[in-house]
Amino acid sequence: MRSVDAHLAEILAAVRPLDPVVLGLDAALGAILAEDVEAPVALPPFDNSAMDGYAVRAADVAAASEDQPVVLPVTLDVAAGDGARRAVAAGHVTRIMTGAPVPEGADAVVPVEWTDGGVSEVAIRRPAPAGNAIRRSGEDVRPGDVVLSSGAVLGPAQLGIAAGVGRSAVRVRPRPRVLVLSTGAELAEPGTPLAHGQIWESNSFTLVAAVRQAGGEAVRRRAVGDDPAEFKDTLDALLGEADAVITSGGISMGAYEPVKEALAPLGTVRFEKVAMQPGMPQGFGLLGERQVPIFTLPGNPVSSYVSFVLFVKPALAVMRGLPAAPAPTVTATLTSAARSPAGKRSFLRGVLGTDGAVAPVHGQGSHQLAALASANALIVVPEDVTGLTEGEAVEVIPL
Ligand SMILES: Nc1nc2c(c(=O)[nH]1)N[C@H]1C(S)=C(S)[C@@H](COP(=O)(O)OP(=O)(O)OC[C@H]3O[C@@H](n4cnc5c(N)ncnc54)[C@H](O)[C@@H]3O)O[C@H]1N2
Ligand code: MOO
Repeated sequence: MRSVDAHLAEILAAVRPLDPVVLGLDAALGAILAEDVEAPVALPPFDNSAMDGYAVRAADVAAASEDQPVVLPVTLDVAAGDGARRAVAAGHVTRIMTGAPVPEGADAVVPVEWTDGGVSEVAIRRPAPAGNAIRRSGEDVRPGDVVLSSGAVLGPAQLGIAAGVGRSAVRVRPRPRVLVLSTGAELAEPGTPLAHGQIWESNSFTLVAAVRQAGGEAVRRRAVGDDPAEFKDTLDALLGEADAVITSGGISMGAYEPVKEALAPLGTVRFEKVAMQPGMPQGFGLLGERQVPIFTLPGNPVSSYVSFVLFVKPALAVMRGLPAAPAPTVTATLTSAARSPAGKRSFLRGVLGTDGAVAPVHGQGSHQLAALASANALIVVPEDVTGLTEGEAVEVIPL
């Protein structure tokens, strides 16, 4: 049997980052930047007010106090967006709004709360030091600054700064488009009645959600039956739209294994046993001229999700332009004893608490969907360990 590490290494060596494309900011959430984004101008582009109030010369209001307010004429009114270049003379003040350009001559802003709010003249009850409530041009970004470097993950704030420096589109590695195809004649679509011998199809929903969480775009196709020709036709018809394919089911030792039967003859997809529990039967290969990676995951629901976490998610990260790395782990303390088969790396489902303790959930079978849903972590038990005792330190993969 192959080791988990060898299987992952083969996958990570085979997948490539997707070619960069230019995407509008609306479409770029989660994409990885493939260029440096530079600011063409300073941010803020001009000195502006941080508060609603009055732009003054600090010297003119230095003597202001609650008992003896300084009363000055209001000769200008500047709203945010005011495009005129204005100036204010000594002894005069400008009513100013947050974000409005500070007129030339003014060197401080007095918040409206320190005044009587006058419109033609204003009584100012507190002095404002020079620079008060003024946001200086360039104090966020200087012209030419690289505000985002190639390789940055575009989250909400990163899209914000891209827009903030005037960009409507960015060059990125796109989110991989992943085709999720489940197989099995026993699978009924959720929402339809269940005949004897059938179960509701669940893997594709888990895998589609997992792809999205991993920064990909998923296309889900209704389960295909146990006919290898039907499976191959469906795959061929949809491959052109996909950057990667995930299948579930149909790869083990049974009489009806459509995925294995359809793909094994191509010679480009390898099926093998990986020394892990759950998720022993695995397949991986590259399809067609575009060398589209295909992950043929086992059908048992826990097995397919664990396989996704261990193998597909790191591969999608590489396709997105992120560094190749196995699923990250944290160290936790086991709250009860656990067993594991010899010679296989186990991934027990567990609940990881904020206190750093992890408890294996009840129901460790690879078909036990509800137990999986109650877990938030995988407890990693090395190949050479068959028993863990309460209080032991273990490595855990948070889900
Ligand atoms: N003789 C052997 N039998 C099995 C072996 C073996 O080594 N020798 N391995 C077992 C292991 S381990 C696994 S895992 C499964 C993997 O089998 P397949 O990948 O071929 O999957 P199926 O047989 O199609 O399905 C397995 C199981 O999962 C259910 N399933 C499948 N697809 C879905 C879906 N989309 N949603 C919900 N549930 C699904 C299916 O009904 C089966 O119960 O093989 C073992 N057998
Ligand atoms: O390895 Mo299978 O994935 O146990 O259920």
